[in-house]
Amino acid sequence: MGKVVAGVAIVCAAAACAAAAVTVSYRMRVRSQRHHARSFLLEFQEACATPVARLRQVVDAMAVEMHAGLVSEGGSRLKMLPSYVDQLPEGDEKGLYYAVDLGGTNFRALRVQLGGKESRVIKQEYEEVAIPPELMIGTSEELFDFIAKELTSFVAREGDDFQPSAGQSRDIGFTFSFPVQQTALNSGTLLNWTKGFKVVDAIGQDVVAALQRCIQKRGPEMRITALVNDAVGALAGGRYWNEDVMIAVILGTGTNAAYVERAQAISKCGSTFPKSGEMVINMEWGNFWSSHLPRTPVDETLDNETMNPGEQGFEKMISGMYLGDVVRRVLLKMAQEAALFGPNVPRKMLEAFSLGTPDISKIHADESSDLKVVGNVLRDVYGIQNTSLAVRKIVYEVCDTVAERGARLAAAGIVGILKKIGRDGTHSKDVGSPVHPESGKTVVAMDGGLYERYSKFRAYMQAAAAELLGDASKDVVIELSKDGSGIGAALLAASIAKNRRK
Ligand SMILES: Nc1ncnc2c1ncn2[C@@H]1O[C@H](COP(=O)(O)OP(=O)(O)O)[C@@H](O)[C@H]1O
Ligand SMILES: O=P(O)(O)OC[C@H]1O[C@@H](O)[C@H](O)[C@@H](O)[C@@H]1O
Repeated sequence: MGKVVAGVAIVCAAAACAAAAVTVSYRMRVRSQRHHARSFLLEFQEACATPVARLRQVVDAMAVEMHAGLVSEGGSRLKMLPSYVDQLPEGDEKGLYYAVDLGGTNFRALRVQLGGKESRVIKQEYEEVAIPPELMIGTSEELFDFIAKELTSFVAREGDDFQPSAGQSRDIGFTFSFPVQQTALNSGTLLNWTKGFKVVDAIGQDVVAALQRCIQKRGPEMRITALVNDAVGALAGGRYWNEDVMIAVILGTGTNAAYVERAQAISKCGSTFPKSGEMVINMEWGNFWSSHLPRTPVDETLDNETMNPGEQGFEKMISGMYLGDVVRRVLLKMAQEAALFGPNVPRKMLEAFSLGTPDISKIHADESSDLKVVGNVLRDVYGIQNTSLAVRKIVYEVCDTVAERGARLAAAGIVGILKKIGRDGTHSKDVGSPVHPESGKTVVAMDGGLYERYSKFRAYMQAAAAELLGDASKDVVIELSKDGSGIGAALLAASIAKNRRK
């Protein structure tokens, strides 16, 4: 009997040792995997670094590329498209105007009743609908008919608060958030699609004629009198309220910038100068590229898997469509190579764009000690349960790294524009663009859902701009001009009507 007891004891002891050994080896494996995840994170953070010296190189590159894009067609990746807008709204516009705004994610219809310098915007209404994804890859007719249908039903619900002035038609400002070679204030041909769009038969089409045809088919007697990029629209919307607005930047699904340039600086347009001596330029800055940009292998893989590989390199590092996917790709690599979330990789994490920028801004806003929100997002998006605090910290830091890089690069782009127009406080003053004598300020109007809704991105961007501008930052105001691009197109239509009546 004693031998049996002894035997059982030995077996139990052996089992206990084996269990202990398994536990120790599991813990060692998890620790080494976590160490691997953290060392991958450190490597990624180094590759994304944007020290101020590197940002200054980006600033200089932006200013140089702007100049190159103005002097010759194809002189730079920056298309620097003349907008034909040489007269911005002055605040005294009157009447009822409409705008339709096709963005990368949303479509907006807007009407505004303008009362002139004193009463300004008497009333405005707008509706926003998500663009059906199938229309982003359908036909031109389907896309423009969708816009005409939404506009027609919006006009049908106009109500008595809105009245066109006597003898005035309901003019439309058309905001089109894609690269267009303008041929006039109210016409232009689509150069290429960006973001998630690929409506192939629309390339080369005059987008105003295409939409006008669809509107006429549906009846309302309306005409498109202005075609603007949303960055140009945001500039017009900003200037309507503040005459110091010289630059507008969109940080939404995509990104872009527009600014007021001296006409004689646009030498690729020959010697036909507008009487105002100025013209708004649609930079299409999403396509900016410089060897100084901190591009990582993750960015290269992302770019190769988009619908427009090799294009929009700056946009893919800083805008709303892509920030979330950069984070996803880093987390996926950590999951596959360091078992960050355990032995299995969540299948959905393999799907592009399965982690959106709204998700990472939610993670980034988590101030709780146990990073509970981070855990909830991982559970809700990928079904990952019971993550440890250490894992949540790594996820948080990946989001912070990607957002900080994007924000600081956006700031460098803005300071590059300020440098080009001689308003960054350095001695390389551009000969033109006199600062408004009244305030001496330069205002940058910001618009777009990323900038508007991602507070830490905004904070990083403002801080980097101040760091780059130094003392000059006291003369530069970077402020949100909410939905400026939508109303901006209507205001430009109003400005055109006003000048036509002169
Ligand atoms: N809460 C959020 N946090 C961070 N980014 C957001 C948030 N909500 C929306 N976004 C970003 O804003 C983009 C939409 O921008 P918006 O300017 O509203 O529309 P569009 O790009 O169609 O003009 C989305 O694609 C997304 O990337
Ligand atoms: O308003 P969105 O959809 O974010 O668009 C911003 C920019 O997105 C870029 O992809 C387009 O080329 C620009 O024309 C546009 O201004």
